[in-house]
Amino acid sequence: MECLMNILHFSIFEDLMTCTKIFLWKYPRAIALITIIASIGVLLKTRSRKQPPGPWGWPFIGHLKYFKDKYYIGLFRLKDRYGDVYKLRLGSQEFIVVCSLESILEALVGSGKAYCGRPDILSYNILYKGGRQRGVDTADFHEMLKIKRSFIDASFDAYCSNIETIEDKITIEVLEVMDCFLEKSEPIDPFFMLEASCLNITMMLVFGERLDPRKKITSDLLTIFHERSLLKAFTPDDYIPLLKAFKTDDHVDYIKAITSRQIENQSKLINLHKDTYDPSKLRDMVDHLLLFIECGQDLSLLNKDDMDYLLLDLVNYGYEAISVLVTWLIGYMAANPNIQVKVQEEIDSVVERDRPPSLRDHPFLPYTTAVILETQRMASVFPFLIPHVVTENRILQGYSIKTGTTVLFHIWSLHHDTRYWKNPMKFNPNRFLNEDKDLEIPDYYMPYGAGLRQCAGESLAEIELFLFFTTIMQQLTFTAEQSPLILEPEFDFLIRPKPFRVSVTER
Ligand code: HEM
Repeated sequence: MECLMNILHFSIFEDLMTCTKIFLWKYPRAIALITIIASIGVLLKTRSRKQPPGPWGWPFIGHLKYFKDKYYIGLFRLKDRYGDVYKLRLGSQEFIVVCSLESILEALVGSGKAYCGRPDILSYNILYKGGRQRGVDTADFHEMLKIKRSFIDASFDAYCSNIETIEDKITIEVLEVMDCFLEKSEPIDPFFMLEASCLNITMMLVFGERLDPRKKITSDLLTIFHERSLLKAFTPDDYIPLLKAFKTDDHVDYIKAITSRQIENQSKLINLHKDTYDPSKLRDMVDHLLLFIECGQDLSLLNKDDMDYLLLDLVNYGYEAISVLVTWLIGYMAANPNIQVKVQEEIDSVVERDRPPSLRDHPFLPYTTAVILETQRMASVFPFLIPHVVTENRILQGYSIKTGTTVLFHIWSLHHDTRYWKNPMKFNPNRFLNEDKDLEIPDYYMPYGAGLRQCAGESLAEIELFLFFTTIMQQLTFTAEQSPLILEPEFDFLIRPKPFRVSVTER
């Protein structure tokens, strides 16, 4: 039987082979055509299966039309059509936009270093003499950046664990800014006073120096940092050669000139530190840095330019988002008087009126903390993480992502997604409290990012926001100049509230 089957099989197989040979010999062109069509079909099928979806883009400019004004909203809406991971293009640069918790965690936490690069763009490179690798947020995740980040972590840990020192430095500034608020008899726009005050906190932490907020030196410094941040903001100009041509050399020269002026000023402060430095009494981050270099094996890696830019970046990062967030907090309190009263009542029940709030009060102020968290969620001052670049081919949520792709992690989308939040556009601090009125912070709350490039100043930021908000709320009440106060966002490199005015009264 088996033998018969073999014979049958063999003869069928032989017939088939003969037919194929005749066909191939008689119709070579038809065969070539069928092969090409089949290959294209297979190729298209694999591509469409593996590539993230996305809208059709124009040649040369790609999806430029989606990057206008508050483009985080437009990109948020595209998610409904194309899903949580979708593809866009600017010039020849491919981007993916990543929106859901699962996809963000898969990339940032599950894939180690693969998503940790930064774009190699002109704007980043002109900010640092010697190129973008000299910066912190603009550098790839190489040895040098790891050293810088471990310095920042060690030094912030030392600072933040010494509660009295950090509280003193922050509270002095908050009391001063409250005096400035009260000096005015008319309604105020709080932002500029807060900006100068937050700059002073960071200057104190980094250099041990505070500036007079009323003097020109403060406004000059704020201009330098603001201009540098604007250049770091994501802009299509960096990716489309046609638009790059419009970038004037004058502006580049201006940025370089103001940066080197600040580096010169910093150098004077660093030299003063070197003369008076005592490793047993560390006064600020410059002292920490001198000790770090003295103790470590990494002396040859950190040269003078790296130190200069590290300190410059730290001051720059340290004040901007905080001052914008405290402005949002004041705005939300003036817009929601009932919530303001609840915060004040909670603070009064925990903190005696003759002392300012302390970090030790934090566990007993869950509602007040929930207000800070809700403000960070609603405002999402960083609507996207700083653009990441993929450094190894990867699969993300089943899509293949090529090395060199730029990734926009859409934090605003995560914070306003109805899958995670009920009525996401409503200001409701209770969403961070459980039935027992204890704080509960879900995984899909991520204002500082996640993984290896997560914000280096998160612990400091939390401390500053808490002390600023509780001290102000203990002493002052904010009332909207016009009721109801509608807070409108505007977006440059951060989402900030459009200027608004509030009356300030002492409690
Ligand atoms: C509430 C205030 C703050 C918020 C919401 C915030 C948020 C962020 C976010 C979203 C990133 C990008 C993370 C990524 O690309 O994956 C970042 C990066 C960074 N932040 Fe913050 N930040 C705040 C305050 C601070 C402070 C006070 C400092 C330090 C003085 C700081 C230092 C940094 C640095 C150095 C980076 C770059 C990290 C890197 O590229 O490796 N931030 N921050």
